[in-house]
Amino acid sequence: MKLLIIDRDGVINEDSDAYIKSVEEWIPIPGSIEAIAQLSKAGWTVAVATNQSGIARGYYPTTTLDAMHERLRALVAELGGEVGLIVHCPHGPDDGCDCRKPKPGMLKTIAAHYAVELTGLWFVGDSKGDLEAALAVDAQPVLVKTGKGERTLSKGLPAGTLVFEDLAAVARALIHT
Ligand SMILES: O=P(O)(O)OC[C@@H](O)[C@H]1O[C@@H](OP(=O)(O)O)[C@@H](O)[C@@H](O)[C@@H]1O
Ligand SMILES: [Mg+2]
Ligand SMILES: [Zn+2]
Repeated sequence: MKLLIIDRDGVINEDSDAYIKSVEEWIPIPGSIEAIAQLSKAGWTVAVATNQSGIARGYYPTTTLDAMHERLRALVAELGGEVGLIVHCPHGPDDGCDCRKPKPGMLKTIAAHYAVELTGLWFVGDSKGDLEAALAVDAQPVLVKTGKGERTLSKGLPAGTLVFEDLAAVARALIHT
C-alpha cells in the first residue's frame, strides 16, 4: 500500500505562531491541495498527523478543527482526490499524552488503521518534532521548507532527513518514481 503521512500546519496550510484558530485562518499553502489530490489519484493514501494544542489551550473547540478538516476534504475532492485518516493530538505540552509529536503515537495509530509497517514510511513535516516522531518509529523524516521548515532547517536536521521545497515537490518525487 502506498501510504504517505503528512503534518498539517505548515505543510498543507499556512501556519501561525498565533495558532490556526478558525476555518478563515486555515489557508492552504499554494500547491498543497493539488499535491494531495494528485497523490490520491496516483494511488497514494494521504493521512494526516497533527498536533492541536490550541484545543487544550482553549483557543478553539474540536468542532472548529473538524470544520477545517471538512474544508480540506472538500477542496481535495473538488480536484478528484481524497484525504485519508486525519489524526490529531488535542493535548497540551504538559499533559503527558502519548500522541503529541515528537512522540510517535499518531503515526502508530495511522499505521495500525491501515495495517502497514512504519519502517521507511515517509512522514512529511515542517517542525523538528515531526522529524523526531518519524525517527522514533524508524520512518523516513521528510522536511518541507514551508511553514516553520526554514526555521527547522536553520537549526540542523537529523541525518538522513529528506528536504523538499514544499508538499508539491514531495508529490512530484513520489509520483514520478
Ligand atoms: O504542525 P502541526 O502539528 O499540524 O500543528 C502545529 C500547531 O498545533 C501549532 O503548534 C504550536 O506548538 P505547541 O503545540 O504550542 O508546542 C505552535 O507551533 C503553533 O504555531 C502551531 O500552529
Ligand atoms: Mg507543522
Ligand atoms: Zn496527545
